[in-house]
Amino acid sequence: MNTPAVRFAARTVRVKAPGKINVSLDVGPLRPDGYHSVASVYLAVSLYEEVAATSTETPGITVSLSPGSTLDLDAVDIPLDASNLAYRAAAIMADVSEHATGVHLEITKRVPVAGGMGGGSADAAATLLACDALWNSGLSREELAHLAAELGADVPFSLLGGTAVGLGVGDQLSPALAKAKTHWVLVTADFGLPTPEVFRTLDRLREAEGVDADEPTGVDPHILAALRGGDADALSRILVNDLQRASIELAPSLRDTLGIGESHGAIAGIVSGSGPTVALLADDSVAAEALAEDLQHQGLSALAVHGPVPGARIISDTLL
Ligand SMILES: C[C@](O)(CO)[C@H](O)COP(=O)(O)OP(=O)(O)OC[C@H]1O[C@@H](n2ccc(N)nc2=O)[C@H](O)[C@@H]1O
Ligand SMILES: Nc1ncnc2c1ncn2[C@@H]1O[C@H](COP(=O)(O)OP(=O)(O)OP(=O)(O)O)[C@@H](O)[C@H]1O
Repeated sequence: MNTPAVRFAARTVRVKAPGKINVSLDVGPLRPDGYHSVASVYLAVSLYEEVAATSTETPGITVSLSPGSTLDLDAVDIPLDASNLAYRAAAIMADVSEHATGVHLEITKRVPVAGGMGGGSADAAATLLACDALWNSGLSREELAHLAAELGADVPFSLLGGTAVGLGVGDQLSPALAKAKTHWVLVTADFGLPTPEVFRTLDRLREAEGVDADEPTGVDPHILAALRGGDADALSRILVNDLQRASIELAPSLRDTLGIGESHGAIAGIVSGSGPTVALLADDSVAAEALAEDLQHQGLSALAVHGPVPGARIISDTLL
């Protein structure tokens, strides 16, 4: 007697994960493994990537970019093969999941590519969570964070979200429990800066100056106090990013962007991570919206956001 074939039931798990800015970033010396030890305060902001992971009957991993992306997909260079960070995240989840199937990942890109905001890292974090749900892997948040750290220094933070202190290469995270909102305007560039080149440029600048960087030990407690109180004014005096001068060395126009931001009412400005996105701090949400509009009139690409926001979260889980 023939047993009836069991029909494959496809399922889609959709996850969103935030981009980040580094409110402070202290960079230590180059380590033998090619990384730098850092001490950073991460802030997850309200600009999200989305990954829809759909189980497929055919084994393997495929990746596409959603036409709903707000980035101009023709202007960016995102690999869709095994080097895509979302692909890599699905591959390591498949390795640890007993019930892994084939999977298609559709990524909605909103965070600027190679922009210093951890966009690819957000895709990886979202994919880890989506595949964990899709394949009932049952991993704990700690186990997911461990896999995240294998994918990149910024991936664990996109899973965690909120406000956190990052040590090690940025992957050893302590939540800072700073819930008050701060308001920012992101000025995005029409070019990217490769993160390794920005770190290398900082090393070169330091070497030329004969400066030996100190091993970072922690972050300025005043930054955490300002974030806890949502005190934009106090925060404006202590934003710091050691990579900023390296980003400006590679892209001198960033100095102008920071200047234009401040002359249009930002209370401070900083290059985000390795850049070239510039994060301008505003007094409140109204000031941030007004600043973004002003800068758009100046021909800049500007967007008002706030932080902290939660880390990667499932937004839907549908049987097709
Ligand atoms: C600049 C930051 O975004 C600040 O949060 C991160 O430090 C970078 O994090 P990421 O892009 O996730 O970095 P990864 O993909 O892990 O590393 C890319 C490359 O950046 C350099 N890198 C990254 C992180 C770090 N702490 N030191 C480094 O020197 C290394 O050359 C590394 O090979
Ligand atoms: N899912 C992805 N999205 C974007 N870029 C990706 C992705 N996977 C791999 N890449 C490659 O990684 C490079 C950097 O991507 P990403 O947008 O994450 O940079 P970033 O935001 O500057 O990272 P970070 O702030 O973590 O240093 C891109 O130029 C691209 O070639």
